[in-house]
Amino acid sequence: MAGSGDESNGGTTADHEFGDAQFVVVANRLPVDKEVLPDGTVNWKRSPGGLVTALEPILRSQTGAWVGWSGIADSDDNPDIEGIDIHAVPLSTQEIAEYYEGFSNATLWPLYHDVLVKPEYHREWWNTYVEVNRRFAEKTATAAAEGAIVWIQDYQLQLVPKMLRMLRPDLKIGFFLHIPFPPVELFMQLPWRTEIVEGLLGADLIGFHLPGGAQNFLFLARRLAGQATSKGTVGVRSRFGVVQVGFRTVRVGAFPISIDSGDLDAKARSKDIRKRAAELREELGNPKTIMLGVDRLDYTKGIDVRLEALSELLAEHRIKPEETVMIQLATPSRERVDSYVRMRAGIEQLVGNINGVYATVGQPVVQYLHRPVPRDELIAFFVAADVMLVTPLRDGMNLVAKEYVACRSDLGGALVLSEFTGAAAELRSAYQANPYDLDGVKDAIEAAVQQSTEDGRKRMRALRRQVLAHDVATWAESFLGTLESVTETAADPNRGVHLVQGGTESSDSNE
Ligand SMILES: Nc1ncnc2c1ncn2[C@@H]1O[C@H](COP(=O)(O)OP(=O)(O)O)[C@@H](O)[C@H]1O
Ligand SMILES: O=P(O)(O)OC[C@H]1O[C@H](O[C@H]2O[C@H](CO)[C@@H](O)[C@H](O)[C@H]2O)[C@H](O)[C@@H](O)[C@@H]1O
Repeated sequence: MAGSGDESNGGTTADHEFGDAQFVVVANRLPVDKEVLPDGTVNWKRSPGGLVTALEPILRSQTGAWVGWSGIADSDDNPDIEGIDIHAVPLSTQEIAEYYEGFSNATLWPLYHDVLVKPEYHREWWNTYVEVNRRFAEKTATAAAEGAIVWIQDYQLQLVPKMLRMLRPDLKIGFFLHIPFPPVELFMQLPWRTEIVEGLLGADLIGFHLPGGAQNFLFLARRLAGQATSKGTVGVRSRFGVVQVGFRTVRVGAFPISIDSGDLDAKARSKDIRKRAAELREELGNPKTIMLGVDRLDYTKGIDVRLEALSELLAEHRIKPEETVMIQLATPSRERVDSYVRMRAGIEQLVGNINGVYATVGQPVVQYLHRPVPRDELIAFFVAADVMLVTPLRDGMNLVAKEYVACRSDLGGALVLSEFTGAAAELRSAYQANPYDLDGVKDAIEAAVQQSTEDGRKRMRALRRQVLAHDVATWAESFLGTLESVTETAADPNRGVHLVQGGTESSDSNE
């Protein structure tokens, strides 16, 4: 372990105490969520979402510290997790309401996801966001050893890079955004847009899933922060953008995240999982086609899109109810945010409507589980599913699509994938569709259901080549390798890069 206690104290500078962790991940969530059971005992369970899925194996292999929140109010317990030194940041009930549910998930989340619901702008939420970001920066400053590498994650913590740099200029700071970085026209709505851009520019390296997000950011760094930037196109894990901030050079790049595909592949091949997958099919009444959706219950995920498509396909007799079962696994998410409450009601109504019309006694067409399922059970579902439905209206990456592919060493199954996921840029052999074009989604689902074995195997082979070759270790290595190289070229960081001067809103255009 990098550090043994919460406030470990490996050294000091003039103003600050150092910790002893050489590598620190800073994320809103810890990898485990605290749960207090009715009898008062404490249980730590895996946190929801793809960020934790991706980062946990990396931190275990690197041995470092993780700074984050436990998921409940007023808890500063540091759970004992092998290979990870936990530094909990406690949040009060009001901070959870204003920083997490409010500014993070009712302002930034909808703004960055195409304004699928109207973002709310409240000054109190912003003030609490600033305050909580400061707390994360301070906690990180006490955990990190001198010269440590600190990797800050996601939209909840966009001010931390600058705050941390002011506290600890000795650190090498990376930031990765797990959700889309929005088009400039949308970002400009944000009353605190300049503060956010300047907060991010505290990092040495800023990573996005896709080149488009990196380019949006470079434009804003010029326009809002007035910095000189490179203007050429950003590549995937290559051709990084550059922002010159005084004497510092900030790099900007695209690093598509992935999964531990080798581990998932091995687990999905195991006898126990294969047996469980066969049992699941049996328990579902041996249908010809099992369709599967696996998501956090979020309005970005397009769960309504796939249910509406299924409903119309059934009504048009293009899919037979007696031959089809659709399973929708939905992890509860952000349950106190209004838009999530409304969306849940809408989805449950759609499930009820489909079953009301097409189910027979003991044989529902849609089976909906509003809870997380254990990891091994989830893998068995992936192995059993003939058609995987991934239909977000917008999604930073979507790890579920990659997990499904990693689980199909049998080359069976078919992936229906929204064009508006980050994963669509890599998983070109999926049945891709525009989620706003319901007829297109229906055609993609029908094609996936009816695919020939030969075509299916060809597609799945191509998908697997991509997912197995680019796993989460590749992602972390490419990001951290680039971050580490930043000072190696410090003497002449912009060699060969033509910088465009930053300026006012009228002096530039977003071409
Ligand atoms: N119902 C569920 N039960 C168990 N795990 C789930 C469930 N829904 C989603 N997950 C897991 O959560 C992660 C979701 O990651 P991702 O698709 O990137 O979306 P997000 O991070 O937005 O939730 C995946 O690892 C997926 O397997
Ligand atoms: O922490 P929560 O509020 O419960 O939400 C869970 C996580 O959701 C988001 O995940 C994103 O990261 C994935 C991995 O990069 C990516 O595949 C997906 O497209 C994103 O939506 C969020 O970004 C995380 O911060 C949350 O922890």
